[in-house]
Amino acid sequence: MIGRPRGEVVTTSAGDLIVFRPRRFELPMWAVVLGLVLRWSGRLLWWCLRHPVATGAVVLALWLYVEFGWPGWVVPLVVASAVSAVWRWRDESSWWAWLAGPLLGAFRRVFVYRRVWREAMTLCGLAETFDRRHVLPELLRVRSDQALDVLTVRMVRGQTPEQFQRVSANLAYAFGRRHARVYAERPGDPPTRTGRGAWVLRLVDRVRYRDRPTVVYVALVRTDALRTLVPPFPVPAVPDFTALPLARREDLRPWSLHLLATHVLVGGATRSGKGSVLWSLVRVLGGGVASGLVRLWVVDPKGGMEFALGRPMFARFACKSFEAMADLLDEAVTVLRERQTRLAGTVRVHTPTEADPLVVVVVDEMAALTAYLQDVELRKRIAGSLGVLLSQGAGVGVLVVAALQDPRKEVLPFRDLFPTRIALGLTEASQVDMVLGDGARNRGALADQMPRWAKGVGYVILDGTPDPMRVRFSYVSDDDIRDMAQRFPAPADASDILAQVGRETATEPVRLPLPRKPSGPLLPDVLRNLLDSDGGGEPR
Ligand SMILES: Nc1ncnc2c1ncn2[C@@H]1O[C@H](COP(=O)(O)OP(=O)(O)OP(=O)(O)O)[C@@H](O)[C@H]1O
Repeated sequence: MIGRPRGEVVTTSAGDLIVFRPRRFELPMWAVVLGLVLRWSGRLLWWCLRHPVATGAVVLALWLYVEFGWPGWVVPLVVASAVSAVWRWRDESSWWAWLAGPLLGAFRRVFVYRRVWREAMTLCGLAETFDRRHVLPELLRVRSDQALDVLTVRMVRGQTPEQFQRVSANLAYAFGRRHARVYAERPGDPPTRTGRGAWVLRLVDRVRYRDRPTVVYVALVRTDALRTLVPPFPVPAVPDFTALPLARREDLRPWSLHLLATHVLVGGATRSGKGSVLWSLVRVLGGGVASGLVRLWVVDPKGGMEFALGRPMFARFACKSFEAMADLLDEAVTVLRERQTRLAGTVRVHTPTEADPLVVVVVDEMAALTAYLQDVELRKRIAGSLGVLLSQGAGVGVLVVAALQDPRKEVLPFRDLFPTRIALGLTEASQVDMVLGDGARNRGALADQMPRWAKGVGYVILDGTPDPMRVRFSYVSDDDIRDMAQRFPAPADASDILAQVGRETATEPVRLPLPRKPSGPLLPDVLRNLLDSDGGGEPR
């Protein structure tokens, strides 16, 4: 067999083994080179079509160089830098949104994420195998801002956002960061558009913010904006109860609490900064406190250690005797009942006014009232009042804002009655779900892994999405509190809200009885006569 001309089909046998050697075609060198050139040109063309901006920039740069030489590059660069600097100086947020963010994102996409994408996806367990091929999630886009990189990732067919959420910590470390959060929907709300061209922008937003079930958004914290102290927010003259700014978000924007028709639970281990959440809230309500739009009823079972400094702002304050605390809660229930009677049939949700203010019952360390109180009778009384306030108070403007260290059901049986929850640093992983709801820790709320410096840092659940967000609450110092107490004292008659209970005049609406058809006797005549007859057997 050896020495036969090549290019023929040759068979040979060795015992019963038959070997087929396929015919080999030998292409001339020029055809190989031409094929390669065509292939790479096709790829380049496809890339140019997919990246029109980059292609346009390169073409423009080449044209400028050919036409004007080096000055053709230097002059536009200097002009662009000057324009950019002025833009940033005048309006930094739009500069980030429209110029720096997209440019930085494109740069980091190529030089940071694409470089390690395959390795990161495989080692985080997000690569799949199909048809003996390795299939990876696809990195579609990177958008950067001052603090975050938001990666838009197309999932492999069959994957869900939960799979990404489960490995969010791995993803963060895979890309050399400490924190990552995974969102099933595009983070952030569409901006409100006003003015002439608003309808066009609204159409664009409809496309940008459309529901895309095939993609997932991974936000990686590049610069931890929460490492530095958050100064107290300015106090608005009239608080907007739908957006009370209390904290700073990871993307440096303020996080605002929606306080209308909701109760708020703050869970956090000792010294985690629960006080700063409560004081941040008291502070932004200051304007309303002074004008009489808000009444703060404060219960401080720690003997006034936390709240006594702000006493002038509070319409009611109980800190020493548990009896007084139980009375305060009972009175809140009385206000609630009065409002229910007055507003029934008129409105479904109470709107705070100066004549009919929002009552916010602030309870620090709630477990002291619900679990650790020795007096069983008093504990039951308090539990009864709290149960009524939490289940019926939101709609009539009697709200409860409570802080506690231990979120177990035995300690706080009404945990589920708080629609808004905030988790600061906690001691156990299981407590995170107890405070924020099932699955919150899996979705990235690692409140049990707070570093020691992270006082006042916590996780909140954003309105309308199940995804947790990391925020840092403003730090209100003792001096700030003294200043607030001086500037925003409650009106002299603030504690007198119960006087309005005297206004209660309406009685329960009475339902008129409907005329009934006379019904026939149910007992047979013989028995009826027997029952109706007195001793002598005469019918009555
Ligand atoms: N937002 C914040 N920023 C920076 N430091 C804070 C912040 N909040 C609290 N701290 C600091 O953390 C420490 C504990 O705060 P704080 O007393 O509010 O915690 P706490 O959870 O209310 O504690 P406790 O359970 O004992 O009531 C304090 O030294 C305070 O200065």
